[in-house]
Amino acid sequence: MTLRGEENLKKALTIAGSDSSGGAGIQADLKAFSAHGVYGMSVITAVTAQNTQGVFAVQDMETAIIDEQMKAIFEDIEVDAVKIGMVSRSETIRAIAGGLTRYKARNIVIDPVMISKSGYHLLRPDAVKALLTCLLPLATVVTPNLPEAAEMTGKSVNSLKDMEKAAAAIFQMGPRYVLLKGGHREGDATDILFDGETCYYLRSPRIAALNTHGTGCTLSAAIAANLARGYIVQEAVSRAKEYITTAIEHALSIGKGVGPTHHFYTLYKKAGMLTDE
Ligand SMILES: Nc1ncnc2c1ncn2[C@@H]1O[C@H](COP(=O)(O)OP(=O)(O)O)[C@@H](O)[C@H]1O
Ligand SMILES: Cc1ncc(COP(=O)(O)OP(=O)(O)O)c(N)n1
Repeated sequence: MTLRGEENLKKALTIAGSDSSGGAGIQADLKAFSAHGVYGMSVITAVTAQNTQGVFAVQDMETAIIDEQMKAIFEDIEVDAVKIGMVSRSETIRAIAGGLTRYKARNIVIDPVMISKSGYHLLRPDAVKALLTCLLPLATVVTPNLPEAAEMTGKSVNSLKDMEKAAAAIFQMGPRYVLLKGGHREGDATDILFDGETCYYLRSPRIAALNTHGTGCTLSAAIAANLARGYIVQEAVSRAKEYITTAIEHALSIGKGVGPTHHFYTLYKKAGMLTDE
């Protein structure tokens, strides 16, 4: 990776929840930004108590402090891309949408986080409508997984054909691109990128990995980092897909449950920092 001078430093913002175990949420996003050489900033929407075994408690942030965090960043610093993750409830969604519009945010990647792998509702069921109507139209790219796509479209999504249809239905909700992730399918981990005309297939073999905590967060943050660096959407997504595949391949056995992905494998390898080299 070429190191850029400070004058060219790109800056990305994550608006998401905190994961105390560092595998998903804000913490994963900031690691992904750093691994891409992008300066990371955060607006925290909620604090979760979670680890590799599950989510145990959630404290939502008041909308006033969400507004203040956005104001503090956008009124001072140029933001090259924004990633949005856990938004939890309707009030939070409306505050974020208001801020993004007010500050004319660009390169917005929305990961419509709904239910954690461990089964916890990170988005209240009564907030789905606000997510679809207030946030989706602002998205450059929206990145649902299969259960999220099913919730958004009201139809089950299993086959690649289902994925194409769901991507087209979600596209109608206003984002410029839909990246439908196939991590929850059996067989290859194929994702579909739809731009309103063409479906691009992003294929990778399924890795027999136990440690996949934070895969969706990592992928969406990597897309935002690549957009901040100036890549067009197709290139940003395809580079992010390579990044998440490596991060899953070398995921970390931390904790007693589902461990996190490895953000820095390629960097550590290049620096000769891996002990098994
Ligand atoms: N076992 C796996 N092997 C390879 N890629 C995977 C695997 N699991 C998930 N992925 C990829 O990780 C990314 C995140 O997908 P997914 O797990 O579906 O998201 P989420 O974390 O939101 O549920 C996608 O690019 C998906 O294809
Ligand atoms: C704070 C927080 N945000 C998002 C998630 C969900 O992350 P995801 O990448 O979908 O990973 P899993 O929960 O599926 O492991 C989260 N857990 N916490």
